[in-house]
Amino acid sequence: MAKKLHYFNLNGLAESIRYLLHYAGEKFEDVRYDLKSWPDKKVKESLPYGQLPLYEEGGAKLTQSLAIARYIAVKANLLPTDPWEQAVLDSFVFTIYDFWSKVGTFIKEQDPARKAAIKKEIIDENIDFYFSRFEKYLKENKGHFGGKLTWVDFVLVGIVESANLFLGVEIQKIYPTVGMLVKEVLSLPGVKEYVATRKPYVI
Ligand SMILES: N[C@@H](CCC(=O)N[C@@H](CS)C(=O)NCC(=O)O)C(=O)O
Repeated sequence: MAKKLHYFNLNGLAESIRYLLHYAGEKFEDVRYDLKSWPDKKVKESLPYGQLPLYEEGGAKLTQSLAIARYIAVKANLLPTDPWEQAVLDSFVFTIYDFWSKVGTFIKEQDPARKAAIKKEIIDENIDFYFSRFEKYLKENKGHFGGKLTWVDFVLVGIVESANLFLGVEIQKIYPTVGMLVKEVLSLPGVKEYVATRKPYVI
């Protein structure tokens, strides 16, 4: 069954999905759109909610980055079976996205002064608020959100990389346990080979 992941030529909300697909050994078409020529009216109108990422299997379409990541994670055995453990991981994933929504506000802001102020707030306050907590939890749980490798670790790494790219920071250097997790995920079979050949992202 033909599999396709559609997203921009960016890591953004799709990089963790790319990692998961490569780790799972799935053959898929990594379809990329140029952000500079977005919105491509024809593509946008073909998307269920006008947004990316979109994942396709055969003719079936799945939107929402976390739903896509979770689906691939189930197939790759990266989700615990215990409902409580699943819920704890969901809670982390939504918290990681709470942080990402601040970065999203920065990305969307057009006014240079407001953009600079949002960036300052993220760097001075939000990064530490979220990442000092992630760091502590990871340290106490064998370096992983679920005590062992799960899909949430992939999501965190994708978001760290993307935040770094947009804000010009290096979050993984400030929080050593987060840094170790980034290294681990990027060295996983399948992911390592993908990362070695991916082109640098330009924004
Ligand atoms: N909640 C959605 C958000 C999707 C989203 O915001 N996509 C952005 C890129 S990160 C997009 O498609 N922007 C282009 C547009 O809205 O035209 C998800 O997690 O997949």
